[in-house]
Amino acid sequence: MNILDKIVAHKRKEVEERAERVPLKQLEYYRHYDISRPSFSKAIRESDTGIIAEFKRRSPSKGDINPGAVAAKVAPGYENAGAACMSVLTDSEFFGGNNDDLTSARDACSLPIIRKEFIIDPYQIYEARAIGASAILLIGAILDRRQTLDLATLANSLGLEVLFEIHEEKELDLLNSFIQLVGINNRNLKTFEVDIDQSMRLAARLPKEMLAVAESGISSPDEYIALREAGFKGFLMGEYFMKHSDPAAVCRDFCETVRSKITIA
Ligand SMILES: O=C(O)c1ccccc1NCC(=O)[C@H](O)[C@H](O)COP(=O)(O)O
Repeated sequence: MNILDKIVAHKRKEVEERAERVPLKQLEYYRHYDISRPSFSKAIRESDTGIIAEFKRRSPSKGDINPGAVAAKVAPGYENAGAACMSVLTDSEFFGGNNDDLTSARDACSLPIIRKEFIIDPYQIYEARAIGASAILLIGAILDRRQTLDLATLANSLGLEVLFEIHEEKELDLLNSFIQLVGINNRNLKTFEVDIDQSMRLAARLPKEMLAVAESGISSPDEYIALREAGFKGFLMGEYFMKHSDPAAVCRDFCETVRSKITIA
């Protein structure tokens, strides 16, 4: 079984267990609460960096990255550094995160936050709304067309935007009008190989009406600039920041460097 299949199998069990503890009916109440959050896509459009700075403690490909990191400290640091948005991995089993990371990041900064999860069930979208996310991730490699449509429609109806992640050109067929952002993941989730050229190759194939996001493996200002020149507006970066004891300081340096390069260009 590859890692993606393992994660999805685990998610099925996790959702079942969670729904036993907190029934869907209870989560649905949040639909009526005014916990509106800033728009994820607007923040990227209006930001000079477009950086989506990620909070992740560990990953299946790298193991421990920053096991003791505290979301409530990192979040305001990312905001002051110049990130447009934040991504919080809420999976515990494989990434060492949890829902409290997202709520504490939400309370500690005003950045829009994407719930970075392996979403396969409506329950997880109601949860994303309840914990204060602005957007959710849907992954093309684990969903079919019907599921993508149903989950994206539900997300929009709850006021959440959708970032749809693809790895291969054929996954573009799954896109629908309830998706606001399309991301190309440079990490092959089955083999863990990272290839920035994956974004370059697929950039021209992306629908113009959706914001294009380059995800994973971005580790130098030159890569960022090349992706920007290829048309990407959002840049999802995790490990490059999180592997340092002060992720926000690295994010600030990165933002300053790319800003100076953008101005010169
Ligand atoms: O990061 C992993 O090892 C991983 C493995 C299997 C599924 C997903 C995985 N990562 C999730 C992500 O997409 C990244 O955290 C995100 O794009 C940031 O990537 P990076 O800048 O390389 O940390």
